[in-house]
Amino acid sequence: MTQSRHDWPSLVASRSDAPAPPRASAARIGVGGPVGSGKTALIEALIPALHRRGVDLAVVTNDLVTKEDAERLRRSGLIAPERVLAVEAGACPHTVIREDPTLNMAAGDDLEAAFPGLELVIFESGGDNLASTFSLDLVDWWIFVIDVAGGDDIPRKKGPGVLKSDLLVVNKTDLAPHVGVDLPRMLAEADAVRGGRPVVATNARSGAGVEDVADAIAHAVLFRE
Ligand SMILES: Nc1nc2c(ncn2[C@@H]2O[C@H](COP(=O)(O)OP(=O)(O)OP(=O)(O)O)[C@@H](O)[C@H]2O)c(=O)[nH]1
Repeated sequence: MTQSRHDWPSLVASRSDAPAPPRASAARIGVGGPVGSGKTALIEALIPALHRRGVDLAVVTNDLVTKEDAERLRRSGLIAPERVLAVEAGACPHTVIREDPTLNMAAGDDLEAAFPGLELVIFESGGDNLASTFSLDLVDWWIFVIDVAGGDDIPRKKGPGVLKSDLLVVNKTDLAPHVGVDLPRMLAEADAVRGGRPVVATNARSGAGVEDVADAIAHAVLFRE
């Protein structure tokens, strides 16, 4: 069953059920997913939601050969521009978030050095396909964003992001009637393949569902008793 904001404890995936040790450094989370699924739009919606929760945060973006997503966030007025760093992934976006995340780890370290008291660094992956996953050397917890317009068969394709992410976000719910997608069925199929890991439906443009995602982040990696 897809989660509502009132059942946030169940949004915290199984790996996060164990109490987190007190941390001296900022929590690090990933936001990955196919090209155009709405990763940047979700981060734009999450920044104010996390600020309202008092979270001191920064963002690292990954683009293939540009800094476009970073420039968009810096221009957004949602976050101080110096709190957004860009990694240029080169030819293979998988590599910098999974096989060799050293560039991203260094960017996270730079942000922590520049902003003492930083609590959260969000790493946005470059636009990619269903196969991308994050190295757990880089992040503590990660979100995979798919979108309704990509087709209601995406959960049935069982890509690693759909299966393994700590939170699956099904974005662009507003488009379902326009693209002939049966949204309740898509969400049910996503639930079915994830073995109890949470799924949240969002419309990153209107903000629907974004509070659920912010709650999930807060309870998974930030506010732990
Ligand atoms: N209708 C609708 N459009 C959305 C939603 N979320 C994002 N978009 C639009 O989808 C397009 C892609 O969104 P982005 O946030 O750039 O997607 P992305 O995953 O960051 O893209 P890449 O970084 O290029 O992979 C933009 O035109 C957004 O305005 C949504 O919930 N509903």
